[in-house]
Amino acid sequence: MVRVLFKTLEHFEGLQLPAYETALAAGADLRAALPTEAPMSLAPGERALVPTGFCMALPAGYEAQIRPRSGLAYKHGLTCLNTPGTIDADYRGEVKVLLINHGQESFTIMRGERIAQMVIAPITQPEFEQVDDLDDTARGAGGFGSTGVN
Ligand SMILES: O=c1ccn([C@H]2C[C@H](O)[C@@H](COP(=O)(O)OP(=O)(O)OP(=O)(O)O)O2)c(=O)[nH]1
Repeated sequence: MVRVLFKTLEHFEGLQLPAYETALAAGADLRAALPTEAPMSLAPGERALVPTGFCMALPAGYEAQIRPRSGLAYKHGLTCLNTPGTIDADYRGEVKVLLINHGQESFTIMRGERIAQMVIAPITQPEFEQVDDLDDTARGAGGFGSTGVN
């Protein structure tokens, strides 16, 4: 069992830790730890770092990916600018969500609103080695639509 540790901050008070909404969900929803009296309004094209109110410790060999919620993206054009955001296993600062409003109207984020989702995934840190030649393959240098676009 992979264990992720959370340390909550003062402004997290009363909010829910990241949670999986269904039994097999890949992402645990993250909530905005904004002051109740100061919701955050994002104008079209505007971006902001939204606090989650917690810090975390992932086990070595894991990362957390911060991804948009498709419902917010579809209905309001609200997405993560740096998707997927990367949380390193050695990061101990507050986890923040970089949101951008790609919609045509302002969007207001309220305290406790589910703004993004977090996927915990294994990573590898391979050994990098420089060589003079790489092996031949059928694809070779073909890319960017070399097999056709339909
Ligand atoms: O959406 C994000 C992305 C990153 N981070 C935090 C955790 C991560 O471990 C740290 C650094 O992120 P990243 O490596 O993407 O940032 P960088 O621009 O390369 O900066 P740094 O020089 O701090 O690594 O910032 C977040 O809280 N939310």
